[in-house]
Amino acid sequence: MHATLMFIVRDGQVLLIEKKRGLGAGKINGPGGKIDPGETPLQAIIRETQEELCITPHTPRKLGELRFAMSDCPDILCHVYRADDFTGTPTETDEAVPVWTRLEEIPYQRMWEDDRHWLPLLLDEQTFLGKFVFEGERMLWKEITTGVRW
Ligand SMILES: COc1nc(N)nc2c1ncn2[C@H]1C[C@H](O)[C@@H](COP(=O)(O)OP(=O)(O)OP(=O)(O)O)O1
Repeated sequence: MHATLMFIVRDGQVLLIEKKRGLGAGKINGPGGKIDPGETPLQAIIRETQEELCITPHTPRKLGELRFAMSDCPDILCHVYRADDFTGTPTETDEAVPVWTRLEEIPYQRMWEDDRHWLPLLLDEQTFLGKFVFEGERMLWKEITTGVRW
């Protein structure tokens, strides 16, 4: 499965979501989701951010790629984007509650276990490739490479 994630960083805060349904429901994450057939990752992350938060990110930049081997669902290749501005007002939808979070207060304890290993890189504007093995929601193995060209 190919998927996307978006992190909008503005005024010392990052716009996260509380995910209401689907994989990772109840967790804090960035907006994102599966790439539809015929879509590019960039088209998909713009659509997912519009659908989940009713906003349009400006000039998303791909900073990372995450490869997940999961015990209970197909492998995921996730394209991770950062944007520094957006149009619209972040609004709760059927899929997500917007959660503006100060950069020093990211709630890693409410996020997937991998996030603490690569989100600081994205916030620092570094590029990265992360590979992870999960058994259920428990991370068993990780490998992170930085300075990747996308
Ligand atoms: C396993 O670790 C993960 N960490 C993080 N940070 N994010 C993850 C992990 N595994 C999956 N994700 C992300 C990737 C996608 O953004 C979502 C899953 O997408 P979902 O299945 O909810 O896709 P939608 O297209 O939104 O689903 P609908 O069919 O409900 O529209 O989680």
